Amino acid sequence: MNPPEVDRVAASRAAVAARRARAAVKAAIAAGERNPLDVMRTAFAEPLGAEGKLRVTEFLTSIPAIGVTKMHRIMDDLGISPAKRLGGLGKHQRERLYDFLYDRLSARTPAPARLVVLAGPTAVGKGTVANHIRENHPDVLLSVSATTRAPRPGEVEGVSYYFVDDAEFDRMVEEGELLEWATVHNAHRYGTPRGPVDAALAAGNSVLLEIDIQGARSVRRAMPEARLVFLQPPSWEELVRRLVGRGTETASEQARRLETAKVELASVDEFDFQVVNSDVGEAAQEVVDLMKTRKAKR
Ligand SMILES: Nc1ncnc2c1ncn2[C@@H]1O[C@H](COP(=O)(O)OP(=O)(O)OP(=O)(O)O)[C@@H](O)[C@H]1O
Ligand SMILES: Nc1nc2c(ncn2[C@@H]2O[C@H](COP(=O)(O)O)[C@@H](O)[C@H]2O)c(=O)[nH]1
Repeated sequence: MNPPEVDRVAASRAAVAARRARAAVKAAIAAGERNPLDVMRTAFAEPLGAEGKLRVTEFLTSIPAIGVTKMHRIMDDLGISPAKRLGGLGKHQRERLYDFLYDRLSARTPAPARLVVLAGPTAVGKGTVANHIRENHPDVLLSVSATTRAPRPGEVEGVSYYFVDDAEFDRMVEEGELLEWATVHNAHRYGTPRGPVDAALAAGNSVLLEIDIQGARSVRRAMPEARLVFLQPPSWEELVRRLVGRGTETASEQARRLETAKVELASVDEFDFQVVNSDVGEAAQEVVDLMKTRKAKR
């Protein structure tokens, strides 16, 4: 090899080694083995090290529950260009990013919850987020409710709901089989069977209830250790779009649900956490992170 060729080979080896080192830092953050704040401190102390050379975009997306959509929102809010590397941030950008992560990580350190209630206004995407969790986190029990409403096309008995008539629902209430129940949208009754929830919790498993806001309040009274999550729409217009786009309600039923939604949105302060459902996968991950399941830690 002549000298320029030797230089090229050496440079390419160095580039591969640097890429590997950055990938190792990202993997350690994603696995929860390295605290992102420590990574930032190292990056600022050694701007040319693996941490310093990490792009802010890849640094943020390696943090659990920050996906691409949320990362772009954070970068915009903090006024950081996507081309920036951690080591190349200006003083004010560093401070903004550090403070943002400090607040976010401190808010995320409460004790793990075994019982999480996911509530929110109609069509915000509770069912969609819950289904995503069912498909991707089989270690979380998704409670199957009983309801007096008729099945919609595609809904499966025992998976979507237990579809029961009024007499059977009365019996379940009278015999104390329901952890909570409510008449939702002034139309049908829905309730959470107590048995499977108690059994899963007793076995040390995590349980998710996807129920309405009245139900969330009842669960809080019955089981104060439950953690209540309010799923927010990105905007009111998007909520209306989702309800209309779903096309499962008549125009008058949609109007009724939107009236209820206005009242429900005002109850957000009663909840322990808010999650904005802009992206289904990211919202689902945020909910699962509260449970600190094995999968969430990954
Ligand atoms: N992040 C998202 N982005 C775009 N569309 C979404 C998102 N999440 C859910 N949707 C869509 O919004 C509509 C309403 O979702 P879903 O039925 O899950 O809402 P819900 O909160 O369970 O409603 P309800 O309380 O009325 O049963 C569906 O068509 C779904 O595909
Ligand atoms: N209080 C409860 N609310 C429940 C339960 N299961 C579902 N729901 C809520 O009902 C509405 C309407 O659901 P849909 O499937 O008819 O669109 C929605 O807000 C659900 O979250 C329950 O067991 N208890």
